[in-house]
Amino acid sequence: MTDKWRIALIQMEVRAGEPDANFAKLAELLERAVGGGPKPDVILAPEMWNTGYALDRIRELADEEGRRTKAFVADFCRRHGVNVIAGSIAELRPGEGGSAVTNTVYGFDREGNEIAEYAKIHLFKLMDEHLHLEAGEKTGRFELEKVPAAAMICYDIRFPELARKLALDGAKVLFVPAEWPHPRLHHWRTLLQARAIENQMYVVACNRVGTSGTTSFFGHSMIVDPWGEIVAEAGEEETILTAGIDLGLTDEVRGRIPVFADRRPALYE
Ligand SMILES: O=C(O)CCC(=O)C(=O)O
Repeated sequence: MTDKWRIALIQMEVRAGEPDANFAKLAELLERAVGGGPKPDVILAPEMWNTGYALDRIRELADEEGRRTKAFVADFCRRHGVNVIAGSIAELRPGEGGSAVTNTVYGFDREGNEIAEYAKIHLFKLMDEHLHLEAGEKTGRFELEKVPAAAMICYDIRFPELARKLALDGAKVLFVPAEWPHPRLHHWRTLLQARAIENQMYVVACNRVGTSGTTSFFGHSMIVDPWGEIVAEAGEEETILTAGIDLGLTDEVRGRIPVFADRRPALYE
């Protein structure tokens, strides 16, 4: 198991309803992330980067079974030998009762193998997600280079019980793609730090920037360590935020304050 990773967060502007432009933008930023300087081990993109929140046209815009996204990301991973947690996309999924659109994260390893798939389980009513999207039914635990990891998407971070479940299932690093808007920067920062502190794990969170209708997105992608310290935080501009993480810190912090051993689940679960 590698114990040090260099992480790159693609804090990009997303154009609502323009998948071709968004694919081109992500392709450009991914190439930039691996060009010059030390190559990242893991790259994370934001939420719904293919379509943005063009929800009234989401069925026609969504990526059918994620085929375009998967081919694009797998090819990038293979060419550059990096792992990519591909943010999330609007995915058109076939189902028993007909097709539905989900807000789905895929993860790919350095060889381009798909290693993770998670569809957002808490839909955000304030942005009408529940009217246009179908919620996922499974949590997002996966292994990345033998490191137990997990994904949650945006609004999911308001549910500490989900993060705790993932940590109890072993996760040491939590990846969070988001489209989190103004005026809730203090919620974003506090919740990410809280999830890191209470679960003694890394929280790696990538938010978008730019505007969509009257909503503006503040970026502030960040990496929070298992002690709750912000290792790196972006501003409000389009950028690639990079930082190194030391996975050994998770065990060290868990050893220092034995929260998991001290739990009394019989009293509150
Ligand atoms: O919970 C929030 O304040 C923002 C959530 C959100 O924008 C989303 O889940 O897309």
